[in-house]
Amino acid sequence: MGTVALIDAHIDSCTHVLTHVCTHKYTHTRGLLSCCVCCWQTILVGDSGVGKTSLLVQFDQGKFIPGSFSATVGICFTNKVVTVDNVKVKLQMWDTAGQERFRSVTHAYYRDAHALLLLYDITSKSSFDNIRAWLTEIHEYAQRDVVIMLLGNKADMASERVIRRDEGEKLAREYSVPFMETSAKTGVNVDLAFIAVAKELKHRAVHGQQPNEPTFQIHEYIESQKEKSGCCSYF
Ligand SMILES: Nc1nc2c(ncn2[C@@H]2O[C@H](COP(=O)(O)OP(=O)(O)OP(=O)(O)O)[C@@H](O)[C@H]2O)c(=O)[nH]1
Repeated sequence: MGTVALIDAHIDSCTHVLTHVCTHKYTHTRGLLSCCVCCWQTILVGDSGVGKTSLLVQFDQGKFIPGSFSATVGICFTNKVVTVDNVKVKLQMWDTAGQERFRSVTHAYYRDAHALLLLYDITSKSSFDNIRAWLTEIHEYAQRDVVIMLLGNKADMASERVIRRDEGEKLAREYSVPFMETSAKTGVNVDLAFIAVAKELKHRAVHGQQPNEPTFQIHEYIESQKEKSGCCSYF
């Protein structure tokens, strides 16, 4: 079966695909009201196996499905409505295949993305080394003002860690993007990653109309909310 046929077949059977597709785009949110449900597209990208699908399922359904790894075919999406500062916003979250053979398909979706969650696996050096190449692609295909967040996933796998947390922080600083470590398995920082993105997008939408409102600082918000290291955490 060719790539396109494979994707069509997968989209037909994909349990994440919902029928309702929101037509309100971030770029059309001038006049945002407190009751307005806006729709922001967030795409998860990164090497195959870093945990994009698992992260999305954890955020959407609050569960982790362990067991055999089944690679995503093409791309599919899940909608979730979250409340940010009393405003309901709809996140349309696109789960992309990390495999190289689907790259040209996923590139086509970058252009409409308002935010990109870029994942690597803290137990995989190659997935970390490839982050620079992912960022090059993002800068080539996505909008210039897209919100990018770097996530070091599988933070629960402390004994197999090969990428230190400070290495992730350093890379994120180099590209001026926010960073956190997450675990799709335990749920650590998963909600925070998506909510921080939603807050940033909502702020941009509202701030466009109210220039006197203080600027939302996504980096500071994340630092204040992160599940900090301690005796029993993974970091
Ligand atoms: N321990 C642990 N395992 C994880 C975590 N996230 C994902 N996994 C496992 O890693 C494997 C790959 O996860 P996926 O979510 O399918 O990875 P993906 O990035 O969507 O992969 P592609 O669809 O090929 O792009 C699966 O066996 C997951 O159970 C995590 O945070 N902790």
